[in-house]
Amino acid sequence: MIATIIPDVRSHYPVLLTELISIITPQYGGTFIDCTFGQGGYTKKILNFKNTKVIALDRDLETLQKVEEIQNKYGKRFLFKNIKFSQLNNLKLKNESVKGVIFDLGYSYTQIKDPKKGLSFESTGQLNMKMGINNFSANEAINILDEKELSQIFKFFGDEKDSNRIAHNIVEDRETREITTEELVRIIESSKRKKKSKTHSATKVFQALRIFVNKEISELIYGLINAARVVKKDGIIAVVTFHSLEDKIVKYFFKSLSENKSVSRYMPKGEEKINLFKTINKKAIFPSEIEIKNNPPSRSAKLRYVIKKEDFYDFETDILEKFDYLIKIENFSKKL
Ligand SMILES: C[S@@+](CC[C@H](N)C(=O)[O-])C[C@H]1O[C@@H](n2cnc3c(N)ncnc32)[C@H](O)[C@@H]1O
Repeated sequence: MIATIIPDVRSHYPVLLTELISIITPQYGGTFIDCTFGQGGYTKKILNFKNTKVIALDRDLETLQKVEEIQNKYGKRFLFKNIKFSQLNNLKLKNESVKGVIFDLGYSYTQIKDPKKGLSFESTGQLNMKMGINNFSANEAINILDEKELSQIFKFFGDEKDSNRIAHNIVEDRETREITTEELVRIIESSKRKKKSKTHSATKVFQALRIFVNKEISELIYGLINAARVVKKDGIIAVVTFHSLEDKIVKYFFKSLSENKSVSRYMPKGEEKINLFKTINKKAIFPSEIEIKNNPPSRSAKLRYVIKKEDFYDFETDILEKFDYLIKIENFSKKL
């Protein structure tokens, strides 16, 4: 998930930028929605082409410095909204012909390095992990949820093999002390059966907690549904993912609404079954060897895209039912 980090230059590195631009073709102009503005890497590249406009979204208000910079340079061709991309359909887009909706999921270099956010297992102090516009923090999740709930979060959102042991030890430890970031890392390290691994032993649990705190599953699902609603016929939806859970959701959504797929359930109301999307690349697009060499964490990035081939905005999808087991886990937060 940290694929947008380039450690040696200490700045944000937009992943798969060349590939994304060649797919959305801003050289022919048009309006684009950048659902994950971040440090503005994608937005700036699009705005460098004449006759383009970008509506950018980000849940994190700390992106405002970059927003201002871009606003000063591009004026009315750039509009920013501090909203979550699941709310995409609330943008007033009546007069816009949206040519592309893009997502670069996860967090930016700036966010992971921000000690206040506590997204990294190298952080210290109280647990947080809020990316912006949140109802609760990782501190509440870790200190309030029960053992079974914590275990399911680690298992399903982090693919953590030792989820039960870690959850058990957290619940035991929190009776006598507050679980801070350092304490959580210590508990994970002492709970792991396999001590040696290429990645840090806390990676999976931290990923799981971040997904839970930021409700990243429902964000992605509603983001995709609403992207398909706002993009015009012949427009493109492109998504860069960084872990298998995100990719699974994107892949299913695109595939289930594309041509020649038995799982397709797209149906304009009251009419015969018809497919909403056309897929050009059946397989995901990966960063080049050069990009991975320049920015090693980008190796986990995958880009998928579809072209909307119909002028329909009211369609049916079973994606919510398909991933209901994950939404149920997200809903543990109702008691926080
Ligand atoms: C990987 S960064 C994007 C980097 C950007 N493409 C660039 O080139 O600078 C992801 C950004 O998406 C934002 N984000 C993540 N989930 C979001 C959501 N559900 N709604 C809005 N913004 C979100 C994060 O706050 C972060 O700034």
